[in-house]
Amino acid sequence: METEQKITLRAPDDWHIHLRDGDALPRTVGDAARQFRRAIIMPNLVPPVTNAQGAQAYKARIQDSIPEGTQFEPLMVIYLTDNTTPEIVREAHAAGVVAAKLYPAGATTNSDSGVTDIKNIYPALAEMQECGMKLLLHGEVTTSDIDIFDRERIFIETILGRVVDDFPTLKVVLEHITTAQAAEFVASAREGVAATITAHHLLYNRNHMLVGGIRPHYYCLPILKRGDHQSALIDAATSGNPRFFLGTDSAPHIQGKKESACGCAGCYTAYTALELYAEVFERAGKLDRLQSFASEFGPDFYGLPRNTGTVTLVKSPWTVPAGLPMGEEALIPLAAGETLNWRLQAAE
Ligand SMILES: NC(=O)N[C@@H](CC(=O)O)C(=O)O
Ligand SMILES: [Zn+2]
Ligand SMILES: [Zn+2]
Repeated sequence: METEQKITLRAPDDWHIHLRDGDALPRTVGDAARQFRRAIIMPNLVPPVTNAQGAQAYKARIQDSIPEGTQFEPLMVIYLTDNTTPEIVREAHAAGVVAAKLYPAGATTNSDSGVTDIKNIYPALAEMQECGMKLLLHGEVTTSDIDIFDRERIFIETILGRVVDDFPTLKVVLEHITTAQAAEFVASAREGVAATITAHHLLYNRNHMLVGGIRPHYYCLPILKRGDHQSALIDAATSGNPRFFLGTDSAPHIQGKKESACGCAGCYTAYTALELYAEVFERAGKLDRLQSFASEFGPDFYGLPRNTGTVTLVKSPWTVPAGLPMGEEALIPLAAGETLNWRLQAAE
C-alpha cells in the first residue's frame, strides 16, 4: 500500500490577521488558533484600537475565545491616527504592544480614522524607532485620480521610500504585497524592511476574480493584480529570502456583505490557511521552503523565539465547506467548494 504523503513543520504563526470582535471571535479565534501558534492582530475595529488600554482590553476578549486546550498568543497592534503621540507609543510599547499600523485614511476596510498625511505621525514614528516598535503598513495611496491597480506601486514610490530613509533603523513591514514592484522594493531595501504575503495573492490574479463573471469572494485590498505580479509574489515567497513571510490577511465579512451591489474587501482564509499556502509551495516545487516562510522568518524579524512544537499536513484531498457559521451569520471561506490537496492534521 502506498504510504500517505506528509509534511511536518515547526508550528507556524500568522503575521497579519483580522479577528474582529464580539460574536465573530469564537469563529475567527477558533480558526486562527487551529492553524497558528501566534498571530499579529490587526486593530481596525470600529472604533479602532489606538492605545495600550484598548489593545489590552481587546487582547483579553480574544483570549476569552481561545478554545480550551489550545495554545494561541495574540500579538497586539495599535492603529496610527493623526493624533497618535510619542507618549501613546511609549505606553503601548510598555504594555507589550509589538507594532503600530499605518492605514492611509480611506485605503481599506475600517480605515476612516487613518492617517491623512504621513508627516502627522513623524513624531510617533521617531518614538517607535527609538523603542523598537515595528511599523506595519497598508501600502496604498488613496487619491481618487490614482487607478486602483497602481495604488501600491505609487505608495512605494511617493511615501514608503521616504519613510524608510527618514527612519533608518525603524523596522518596517509592508503588509500583503501584491506587485512585482513591492517584492523588488523589499528585496533591495535597507536592513529591517520586510513584507507579508497572503495565500490569495499567491493563488490568484485578477482574471480569477473577473473573467467569466465577477467573484466577490476574491475581492480584497490591495486588489488582485495581473498574472505576472502573481508570479513575482510566488518567486518572492518561495525564494528563501527571510524578508518575506506568512501573513494571511484573513478578514471575515459576512456573506451578505460580500455578495452585494457594493461588496466589502477581504478574503476569509483562516479556516484553510496552511493548506492554501502548501498548495502554492507544492505547485512551485518548493515545499521544502514552506517551513521557513511560515514558521521561521516571521519570528526572526520580530525578534521573537521560533515556536518549538510542530504541525503536520497530510496529502489527502478534501473539499472546503460551502459556508461556515459566524455568530448568527454565514461566512464564505476562500476556495469554498474547491478541492485542496493538503489537510492540516488536528493537534494531538
Ligand atoms: N484586506 C482587505 O481587503 N480587508 C481588510 C483590511 C486590510 O487589510 O486592508 C479587512 O479588514 O477587511
Ligand atoms: Zn490592508
Ligand atoms: Zn489586513
